[in-house]
Amino acid sequence: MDATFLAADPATLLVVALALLDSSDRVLMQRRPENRAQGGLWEFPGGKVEPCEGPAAALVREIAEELGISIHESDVTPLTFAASQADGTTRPIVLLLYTCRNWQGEPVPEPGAAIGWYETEALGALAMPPLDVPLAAALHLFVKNP
Ligand SMILES: Nc1nc2c([nH]c(=O)n2[C@H]2C[C@H](O)[C@@H](COP(=O)(O)OP(=O)(O)OP(=O)(O)O)O2)c(=O)[nH]1
Repeated sequence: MDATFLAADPATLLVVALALLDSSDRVLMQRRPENRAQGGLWEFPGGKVEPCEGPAAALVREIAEELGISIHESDVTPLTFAASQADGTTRPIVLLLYTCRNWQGEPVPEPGAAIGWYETEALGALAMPPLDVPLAAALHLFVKNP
């Protein structure tokens, strides 16, 4: 793999993701479009934090872009994080997971994506990116032992 981009920007990639929980403690999961990296895998909606942007602000922006709903920074709570190992070829990722129970609007997936509400005990059966496996386990513990 061409890793010259790492020399230009060696920083860790910061990604924020949201566990949107309904009143039954089901969580909204999103399936990535097939034509993107990690296509077809189920993930927490979210995305990359942009330069000079705070994580909670990035989450509000990404959730509006991806699901067409509004959330407020004051309603998101950090839950846990996961980090990939540096391998010298791809930029390491730190993935911050937040929870939120309040939103305005009806979630609609982006073209090519899909969404679904899942009991947290069912998350283990979904095909997910590797970093999401420990996040899903932590979320399940959280909703069962708040
Ligand atoms: N949103 C999200 N990204 C995740 C999760 N797990 C995981 O490994 N990732 C990775 C996939 C991508 O490498 C990166 C997020 O990239 P993205 O493509 O979703 O971000 P973005 O919306 O800002 O994308 P872009 O089109 O602006 O490039 O984090 C997850 O649960 N949610």
